[in-house]
Amino acid sequence: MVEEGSGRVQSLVEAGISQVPPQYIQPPESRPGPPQAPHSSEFPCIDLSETDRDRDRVREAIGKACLEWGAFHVTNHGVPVGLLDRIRSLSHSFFEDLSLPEKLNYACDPSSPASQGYGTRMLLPPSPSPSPSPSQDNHNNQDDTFVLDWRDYFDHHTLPLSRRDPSRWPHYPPSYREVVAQYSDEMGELARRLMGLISESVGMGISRIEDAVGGEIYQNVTVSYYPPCPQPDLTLGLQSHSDMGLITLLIQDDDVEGLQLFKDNQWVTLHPLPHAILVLLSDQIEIITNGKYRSAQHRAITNSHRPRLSVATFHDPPKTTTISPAPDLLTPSSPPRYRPVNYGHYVSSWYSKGPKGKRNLDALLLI
Ligand SMILES: O=C(O)CCC(=O)C(=O)O
Ligand SMILES: [Fe+2]
Repeated sequence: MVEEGSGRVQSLVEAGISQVPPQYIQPPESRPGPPQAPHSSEFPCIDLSETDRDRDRVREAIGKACLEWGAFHVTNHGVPVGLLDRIRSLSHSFFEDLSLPEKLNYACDPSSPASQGYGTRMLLPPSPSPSPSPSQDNHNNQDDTFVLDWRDYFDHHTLPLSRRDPSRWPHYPPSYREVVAQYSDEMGELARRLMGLISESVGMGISRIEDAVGGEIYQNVTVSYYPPCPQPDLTLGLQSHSDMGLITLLIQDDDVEGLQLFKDNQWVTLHPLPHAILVLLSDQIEIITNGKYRSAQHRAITNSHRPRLSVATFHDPPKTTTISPAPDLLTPSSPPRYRPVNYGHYVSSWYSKGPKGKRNLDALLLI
């Protein structure tokens, strides 16, 4: 059994279980099932080194990728590829070379969502309600009982610099903290560049997306570790969701598949592309672009033979910002499709209800 607070998926696997505990079993409609579509070979890959030579062409390619997939790979992105290798190998070391008690020195606060540190639950455990009322829309409802993800993680708060406190990050391996700080800086720069290109690709000024969030970007770097699962057909590494903020930059192990995108009503497995970075549009971009671009719905599946690791770098608005469709994109024939939303409220609602695909964003739809 997983003990609240100290149990991690990795400790179940190390204990040698052959069947997953019931709280990890997905309802039949959410289980991975056989692949519904062949691996996508047409998934867009954009060479950013061409930006200086032919910005129009890169912008066009990004626009097409955003319209068709809400996601794309970038290569020649300016982030040293050695840094991508280093953060993956240091993260593997943290999860695989330290004992559970050593890792628990960095445990996140399980009662607060997205708190920094070593954790396993994405959503808060249902709070015992003294007198549950049938009319309450809370997470104790049967419909909303959370199934646990087959995943452990380490979340780092990295930007703005006022949130960055490397003393809360692993001391081992020795270069861990320095590499995470450098990774955060490089990814922050790339995210700004990409938001400029995305903004232009939808027909707005280069800084329109950044301006919409007051120019300040909040960044978290989350390493997800998916231990091998004895029953991968019953579980998910991470349930279906879209990310909440602006854009996510993701790297994964080169040789272990697991990330799937929901496209044209099917789950498509994404081949890892060595040294490319995956860009995922998140919910606030969908609101800002008034639905012209859709956030990418994705999930992670598990496998029975190898652990899998990914590093997701989230770029989000400040919690005080109100996000609404950009006026530049509104006309009498293209009225706002989303209600304005305070980003802090959006995040708390997401964590209390759970993602269930894109239901949190869909709840803001006006038409
Ligand atoms: O592990 C993956 O590939 C997906 C991670 C992810 O979607 C997330 O951390 O939000
Ligand atoms: Fe995600």
